[in-house]
Amino acid sequence: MNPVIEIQKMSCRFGNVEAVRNLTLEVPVGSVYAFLGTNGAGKTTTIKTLLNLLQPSAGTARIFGVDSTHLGPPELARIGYVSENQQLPEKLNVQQMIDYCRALYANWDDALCRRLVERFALPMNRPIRGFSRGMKTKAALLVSLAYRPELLLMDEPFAGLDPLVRDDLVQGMLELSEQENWTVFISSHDIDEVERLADHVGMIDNGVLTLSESSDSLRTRFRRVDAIFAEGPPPTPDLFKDALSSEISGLSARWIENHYTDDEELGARIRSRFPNCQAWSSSPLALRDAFVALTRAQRATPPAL
Ligand SMILES: Nc1ncnc2c1ncn2[C@@H]1O[C@H](COP(=O)(O)OP(=O)(O)OP(=O)(O)O)[C@@H](O)[C@H]1O
Repeated sequence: MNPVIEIQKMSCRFGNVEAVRNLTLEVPVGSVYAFLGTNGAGKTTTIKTLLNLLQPSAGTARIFGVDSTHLGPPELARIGYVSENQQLPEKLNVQQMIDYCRALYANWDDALCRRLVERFALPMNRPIRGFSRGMKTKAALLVSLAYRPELLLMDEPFAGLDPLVRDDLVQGMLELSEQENWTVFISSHDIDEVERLADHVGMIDNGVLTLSESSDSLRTRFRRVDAIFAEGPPPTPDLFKDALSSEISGLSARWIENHYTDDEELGARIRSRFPNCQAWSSSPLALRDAFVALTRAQRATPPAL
């Protein structure tokens, strides 16, 4: 099946600032893709380009096989969009907003809408202008989901929300993602926010994609290793140059492997590289730690000339 999103060598420039550089990634049908990056990494620019709110300065972005610059009403009706600073009709209450949106979308699903209203426990008759930030995000999500978009683009939807509201939203989305065959592309600063949802992860730093792969592959490939060495010359940092990060303290060392497959293969590698290693153990690495280590490693590598 063709990917829902296909970005090919896309760059986006604002004057001298190249916000996105030579970005290539694919989002498979039915996946929940977390697009992670720190402030200013290029996440919003990418999402806006997918929606044709911005145009690439080079390369292409395609949604449902259609070039983003040619998206029309048929494609847009299949896409939901929730952003951090979502504009909502502040004067309306939730019921009025639902009535307004229902008229715009042929696919509007009243039963799903009722379920979401219940799930998010939103007051129906109070003007949206008096809502808290979390309530506004829920309202935005409600009207973006009730027309059953095949693709949901979310730009930092959880930013600034307290853990309870975030959990509520994540739970609501998890329930839906089990029932619907939809694709979600969600940007975030923090893997913790989206880890439970994501089955694919992309990481962008300073406009450059540093990885794009399934969460399962990421969980397998990153591993923390602790080792103890026999008396003799202590391990030196250059022995760990292939590791993502390493800390040496006397005769013990701890490092992050980013090409782990299994303990047998790792053991053989440790024995050949560190003949005086006495004991070692490996343990899974949280995705958050992998994200931090990768971003640090990326920043420590001088850009190619
Ligand atoms: N309209 C604009 N004019 C000039 N520069 C811009 C514009 N929009 C974004 N940029 C720059 O492009 C880069 C990427 O910005 P972008 O908003 O895509 O990052 P982001 O990853 O979404 O960041 P954040 O997490 O802070 O929202 C930044 O350096 C930003 O200053």
